Amino acid sequence: MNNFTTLGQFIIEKQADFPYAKGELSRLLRDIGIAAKIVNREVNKAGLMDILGSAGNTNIQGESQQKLDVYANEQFISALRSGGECCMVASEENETVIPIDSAVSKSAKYIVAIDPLDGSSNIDVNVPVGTIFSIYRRISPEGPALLSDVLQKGTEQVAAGYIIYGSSTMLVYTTGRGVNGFTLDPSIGEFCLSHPEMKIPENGTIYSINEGYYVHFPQGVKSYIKYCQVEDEASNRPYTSRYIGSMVADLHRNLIKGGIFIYPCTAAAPNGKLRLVYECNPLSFIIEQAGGRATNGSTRILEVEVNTLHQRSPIFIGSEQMVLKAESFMNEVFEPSYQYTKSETV
Ligand SMILES: O=P(O)(O)OC[C@H]1O[C@](O)(COP(=O)(O)O)[C@@H](O)[C@@H]1O
Ligand SMILES: [Mg+2]
Ligand SMILES: [Mg+2]
Repeated sequence: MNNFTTLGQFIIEKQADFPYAKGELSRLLRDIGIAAKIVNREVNKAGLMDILGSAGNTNIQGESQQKLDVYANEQFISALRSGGECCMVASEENETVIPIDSAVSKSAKYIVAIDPLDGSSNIDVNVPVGTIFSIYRRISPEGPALLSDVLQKGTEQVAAGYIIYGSSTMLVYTTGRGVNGFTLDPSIGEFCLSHPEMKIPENGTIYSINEGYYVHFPQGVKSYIKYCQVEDEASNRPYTSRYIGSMVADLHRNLIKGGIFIYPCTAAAPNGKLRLVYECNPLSFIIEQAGGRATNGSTRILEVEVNTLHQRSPIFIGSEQMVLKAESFMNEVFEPSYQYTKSETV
């Protein structure tokens, strides 16, 4: 007998925390859970389905869209459309926002921003991928929702979460009262509470960054990487380098084990690569709710002004002490020909 608390039961239980709740957010989270199960079913047998490889077109990011990007996008949008609690979707895969004005969602008050498939470069090679979602309450009065309803600061999120399609499939989310993780039990087709009240360790020994771009990184990032690699028993260095290349998977590991994930700006990408609205903001809300820290090297990600739908941002996210340390390097003034030396322990 499975005596786990299912996601549905947990959401209903937690609804009591919100005295004025009418169940709309609960139903919206339920709809996201349903789409996640459908996408999980395809991911799990992707090799057998005609769902690997490129979809043959380029998305607004200038990236080649994968078939699974398109499939996941369609599944989440249709679940949100038929669920009736969402009035607008913003997706990584769509250039503009998608108003949901079906009859059922006329009075819907929630906006969902989504990265339907995160880690697209890993789809074909059976490495964990994910889905990231962020939920806002609309701010515009009645009638069709507006772009401004999506361009709210990360601090205005009412909920955020991710699904990781890995050796097991998990859904991790927050509504601003801590972070809880649910594992999908395929035998009953339910997400079950497996990781209650997740907390990220205050410090860690894992750093996660694509060092292949090292020469293009700002001096502060280069120096922090060198700092991580220096022998220093007292501070458990050298740290371990881990980089999966799926942001959801790299963050999930660090959330559990402690660590820092960095995707900085580079000369070619002065705002970095990752998108503020549907990658950085939702994952920063989760990490902060788990006791961690998330900045763009100086400013809290959740406080960053959102001006455009696909706006990018550098991100330093993870265990608080590690992010603070990385920031101290970012804010240090370096001589042009600066060389990091072993004795310079900070
Ligand atoms: O290959 P790079 O430049 O290291 O980028 C990897 C990063 O890009 C992403 O794949 C971007 O997300 P999408 O796959 O959703 O476009 C992140 O998941 C990952 O952290
Ligand atoms: Mg992504
Ligand atoms: Mg994506």
